[in-house]
Amino acid sequence: MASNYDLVVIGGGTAGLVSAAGAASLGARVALVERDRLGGDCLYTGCVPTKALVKSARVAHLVKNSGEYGVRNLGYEVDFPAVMGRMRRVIEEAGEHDSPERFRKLGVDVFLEEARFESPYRISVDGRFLETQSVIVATGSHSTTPPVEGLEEAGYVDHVGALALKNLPRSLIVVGSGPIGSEFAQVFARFGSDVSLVSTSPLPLPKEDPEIGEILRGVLVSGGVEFHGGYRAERVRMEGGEKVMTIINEAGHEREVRGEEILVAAGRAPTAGSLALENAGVEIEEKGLTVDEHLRTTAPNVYAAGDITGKYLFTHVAEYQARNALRNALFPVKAKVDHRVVPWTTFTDPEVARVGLTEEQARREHDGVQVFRQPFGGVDRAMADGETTGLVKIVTGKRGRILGGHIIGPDAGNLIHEVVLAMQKNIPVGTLSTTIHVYPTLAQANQRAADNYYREKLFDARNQRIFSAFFGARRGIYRLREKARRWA
Ligand SMILES: Cc1cc2nc3c(=O)[nH]c(=O)nc-3n(C[C@H](O)[C@H](O)[C@H](O)COP(=O)(O)OP(=O)(O)OC[C@H]3O[C@@H](n4cnc5c(N)ncnc54)[C@H](O)[C@@H]3O)c2cc1C
Ligand SMILES: NC(=O)c1ccc[n+]([C@@H]2O[C@H](COP(=O)([O-])OP(=O)(O)OC[C@H]3O[C@@H](n4cnc5c(N)ncnc54)[C@H](O)[C@@H]3O)[C@@H](O)[C@H]2O)c1
Repeated sequence: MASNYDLVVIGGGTAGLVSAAGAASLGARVALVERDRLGGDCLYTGCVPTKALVKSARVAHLVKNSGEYGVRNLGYEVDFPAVMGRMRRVIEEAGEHDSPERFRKLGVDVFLEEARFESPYRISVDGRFLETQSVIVATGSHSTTPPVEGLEEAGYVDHVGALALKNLPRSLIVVGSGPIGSEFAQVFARFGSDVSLVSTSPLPLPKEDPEIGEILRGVLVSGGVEFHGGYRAERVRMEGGEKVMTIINEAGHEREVRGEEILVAAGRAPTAGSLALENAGVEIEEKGLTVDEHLRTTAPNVYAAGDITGKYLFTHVAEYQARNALRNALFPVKAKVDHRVVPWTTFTDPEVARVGLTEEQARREHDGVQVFRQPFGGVDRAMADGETTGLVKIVTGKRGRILGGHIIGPDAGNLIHEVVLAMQKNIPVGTLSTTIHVYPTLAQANQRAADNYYREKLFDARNQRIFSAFFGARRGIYRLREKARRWA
């Protein structure tokens, strides 16, 4: 049977859009099937709206603390509906690139329906059938809700619901202190809500280096967030119009937290329920589709990209994987995905950025591990900006090979890229030190951290003995020369 399409892409989020546009630009015949709106989680309910809120919250914070900069303010007010209005305008503006018309102009057949596998080569879309040589599944992920007694009855929101709130809750219980919970907790606290952040992990951002998590905990708490680390949400009841949550730690100790609203941000699961994967022989695990190093699923012509793979749930990874998946889906020579150097950033204030291994992971996996730190408190630009909280931490292996970079501090999401490039190109940490950095910039924190490499290497006790012998000899030669000059 003749194939109608070279490629059918299911899901029109970042991974799907990049796959479809890339394949069409190579001249392939492509169909893109999206059941909602092109743009996906990142555009409508993820990165874009949350970063718009992070900015509004930062402005509120700066205005509140403007006195520190010698700027007197005569009071301020957060207009929550106006904040949310701005957020929606940002989504609209960013979404212009993702319109179905634009993709149709690129040569992609766009179907705004739900897709379902009939076989690995046949996809049904609202009663029609698309025959295809290859498929890329890019259906993303959704939030999960932990089993908490009384939660359904009391009512709660996830990130989607939180972004649709009409009024600022006076008080908010946030369950989960991963990136979603931590970003929202700080944003709502800065808007003026009383925020309780409840998390089974002892520190916020449990996947990060604990040294970084500890600094973020301090920042959140000093910003008014009540942090209950090591506590699990156990049950919820209503009391006088308020939601009362009982939380419990490992020792069985219980506490109560109260809120007008509850935001659950306790993890994600792959979105695959409606795909009828069994018809295509595509296997799924708890975190995502089973894929090999070419992003090929258990069906030989079906590939996957983005959150549905369950690996690194970030927009930039969705884009990277989509580029690989489309190449592998269309051509016989397969490219391997390389997840060795994957950076990410949580957009709290200060930001938390990471690439590679934590110190603990590095010590487990490598010999000769060294750690070089530079607190922002010692960086002139951070002092001038009044933003000295945080540090750069670079983890290296033998011969200064960079194994990981961790930054909590102003603009960390941008600063990490110097470390990312160094890791990607196997540039040793010493090169960060010997590269000229502009003064006064925050990027000097990277250089200063790297300077410690030479400081430790050059200025150890043995080298100091050698250097002092050398200088002693040099002084002796100088004295002899002086004597000889006087006699002459
Ligand atoms: C609150 C929040 C903040 C975030 N912030 C950041 C950030 O700052 N930086 C970052 O890198 N990442 C961030 N992320 C993660 C990022 O949003 C995701 O990694 C990214 O959106 C994944 O893209 P995707 O294409 O895999 O999936 P999605 O964007 O979820 O797209 C999947 C699409 O598939 C569609 N679909 C599902 N099933 C079907 C079907 N059967 N038929 C047709 N269509 C279907 C869905 O409607 C959806 O449009 C954030 C996530 C959240 C929730
Ligand atoms: N800036 C970004 O790049 C960004 C922002 C948001 C989300 N994301 C992506 O989305 C993913 C999901 O984020 P997330 O924050 O939902 O999940 P997560 O898996 O990263 O964190 C879940 C948190 O919930 C806690 N938890 C789980 N069950 C609980 C319970 N019963 N009671 C109390 N706490 C509980 C865990 O201890 C943890 O702190 C992230 O890992 C990231 O990949 C990225």
